[in-house]
Amino acid sequence: MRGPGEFEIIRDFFAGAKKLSEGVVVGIGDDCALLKPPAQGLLATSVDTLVADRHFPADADPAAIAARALRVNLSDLAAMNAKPLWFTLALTLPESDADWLREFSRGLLETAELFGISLVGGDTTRGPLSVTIQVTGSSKLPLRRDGARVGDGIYVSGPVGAASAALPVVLGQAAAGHEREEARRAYYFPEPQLALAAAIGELAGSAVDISDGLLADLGHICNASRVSADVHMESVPVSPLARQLAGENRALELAATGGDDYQLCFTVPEKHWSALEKLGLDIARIGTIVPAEGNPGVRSWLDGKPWSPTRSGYQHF
Ligand SMILES: Nc1ncnc2c1ncn2[C@@H]1O[C@H](COP(=O)(O)OP(=O)(O)O)[C@@H](O)[C@H]1O
Ligand SMILES: Cc1ncc(C[n+]2csc(CCOP(=O)(O)OP(=O)(O)O)c2C)c(N)n1
Ligand SMILES: [Mg+2]
Repeated sequence: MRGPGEFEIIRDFFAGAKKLSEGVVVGIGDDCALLKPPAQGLLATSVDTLVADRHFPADADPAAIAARALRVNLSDLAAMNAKPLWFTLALTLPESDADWLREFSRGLLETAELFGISLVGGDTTRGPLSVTIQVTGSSKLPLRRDGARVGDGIYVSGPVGAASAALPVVLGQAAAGHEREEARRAYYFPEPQLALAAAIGELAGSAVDISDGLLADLGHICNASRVSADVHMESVPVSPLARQLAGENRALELAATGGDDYQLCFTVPEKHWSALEKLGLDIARIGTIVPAEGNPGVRSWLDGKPWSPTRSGYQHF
C-alpha cells in the first residue's frame, strides 16, 4: 500500500501542532513562520542533525528517535541558559510509512509539550533517514563558552558515561539484563538541563553541553576562553549504569570521552561558590581553570598523576 504523500504527511502528522503558542503569528503552512520575539533577552538559535546509524540506529522506535532529536537540541538551549520557544523540523525519509510517522510525530509532539516548545515549520523530503531540528529560545542571562577565568571551579551537572556505555546494548551488540530499560532511557531520553541552567545563570561564567565527551567539550570552553583546565578524574561523577555495563576502568574512560549524555559542564568564579553551594544542587566539582601558558587545553589527573584517556571525544571526520 502506498503511504501518505508529502502534503498529507505534513497535514496528518505535524500540522496538528498548529495550536498557536506564545509569539507564533504564523506557524506551519506558509513559506516562513512569523514569530514575535519576547520583549526582553536575546534569541538563541541552534540546529542539530541526527543521521540514521550515525546518531541513532535506523530501526529504532520512531517515537524514541523523535524524543532524542528534540532533547539533544533542547540541550543546546540549556547550555546557553535559554528558555525554549519554537522549533522547526527537517525530516528526510527513505519511504512514506504511516505507522512510522504516527509514532514519530507522537514522540515529537509529546516531547515538545513536555518542554514547552512549539513546532512552527519544517521540510519533508525523500532520502536516507535523517532528522534535523532547529530550536529557538530566549535568554536573559546567556551562558557562553568564552566566560571561563583562571581560578574558576569546573563543575558537571550530573553523572556521565551512561549513554555511551548503553550504546552496545541499544545496538543489540551486548546483552543486558535488568539494565536494558535504564540503558534505553540513558541513550534515547537525555535530560536537557534547562532547570539547572536557570538556577546557575547568575553564578556561572561559562557552560557547554556534553555531546562529544566531557574532556572534549570542556576543551571548547578552554579554547573559547583562552584558558586551560585541570580535571581530577576521581571527582568526576561516573554513572553507576556505566560501571555496571562497562566495568570500573572502562566506565571512567566513557565518562571522560563517551559523549551523548547531555549533562552540562560549567565554570563558576570563586566569589559565587558559597551561593552555588546554598542552591543545594546535585552537581560535582571536577577541577579548576588554570592559565593557558601557550596552548589552551584540558589536563586530566587521577590520584595526583597525569591521566590520559585512550581515545579522544567524538569527531565526525
Ligand atoms: N556547517 C556549519 N556552518 C556554520 N556554522 C557551523 C557549521 N557547523 C557547526 N557550526 C557552528 O560551529 C560551532 C560548533 O559546532 P558544534 O560542535 O556542532 O556545536 P554543538 O556541539 O553545540 O552542537 C557552533 O557555533 C555551530 O553553530
Ligand atoms: C548509533 C550510534 N553510534 C554512535 C553514536 C555516538 N555518537 C554519534 S555522534 C556523537 C556526538 C554528538 O553528535 P554531534 O553531531 O557531534 O552533535 P553536536 O556535538 O554537534 O551537538 C556521538 C557520541 C551514537 N549516538 N549512535
Ligand atoms: Mg559534536
